[in-house]
Amino acid sequence: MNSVIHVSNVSKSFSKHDVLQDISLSVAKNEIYGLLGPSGAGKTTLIKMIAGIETPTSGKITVLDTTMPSLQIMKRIGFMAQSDALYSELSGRENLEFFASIYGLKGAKQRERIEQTAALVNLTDFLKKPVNQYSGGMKRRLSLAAALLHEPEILILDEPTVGIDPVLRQSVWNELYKLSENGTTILVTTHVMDEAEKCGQLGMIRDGRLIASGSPQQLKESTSSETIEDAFLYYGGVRHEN
Ligand SMILES: Nc1ncnc2c1ncn2[C@@H]1O[C@H](COP(=O)(O)OP(=O)(O)OP(=O)(O)O)[C@@H](O)[C@H]1O
Repeated sequence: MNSVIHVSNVSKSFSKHDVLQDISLSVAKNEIYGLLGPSGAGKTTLIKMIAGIETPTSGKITVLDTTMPSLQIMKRIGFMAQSDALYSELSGRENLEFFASIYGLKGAKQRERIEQTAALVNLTDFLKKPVNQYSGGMKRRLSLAAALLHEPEILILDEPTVGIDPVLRQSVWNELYKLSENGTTILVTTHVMDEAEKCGQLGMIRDGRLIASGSPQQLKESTSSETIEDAFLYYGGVRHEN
């Protein structure tokens, strides 16, 4: 398989707390891979290690055939954290300018990418506003735009559509599909079942373990489940409150 992300036998502990145990998974090029699991399951910790922000306690992670963490590879990844890392006193545009310059985008190219990514997340008309006047959903959308600025080969998104209304959520997903068709590999975490259904491949995580993986269709068929939620419960998940 032409895998872009390869996680092999990865475990992670904080002090004596085992957060992830023996996780192995692969994400192929162009794939949209979803990590589904309840709050606290370990999704964020796993994607932070894949993005090179955390290091595994044991096991190995390679991204684009390079062992992580690697600064070279981190430049080729767009990472959107769960809590928005934005400057609230700056405007939306100023935030995007800041991130664009970190990614080395300058001049006309910078302006073009800011226009494109802002349009994508429906924020064009709000770019002059300071971020402290944005709603939660607008901040999420601005963070997503920031992660897309440098057209990364790999996008890692931690619950990207939390606080985004259903119409815009669909448009964000349409955009993710377009990106993946054009060669971007996407890893996304979610605790929302209908969102998990939109992924090409899914890894189900509970209590720090990968309890199942496969396409949503495979996971449903192999458990004779009507829904992803039923499949998750079959594999040992807990019912979600939200
Ligand atoms: N830096 C840290 N130090 C100690 N414990 C941590 C640290 N980061 C995460 N944890 C613990 O690891 C566990 C998994 O957290 P993680 O954020 O990865 O879960 P999650 O599935 O992403 O949940 P959520 O969707 O709520 O973010 C939690 O019990 C959390 O308290």
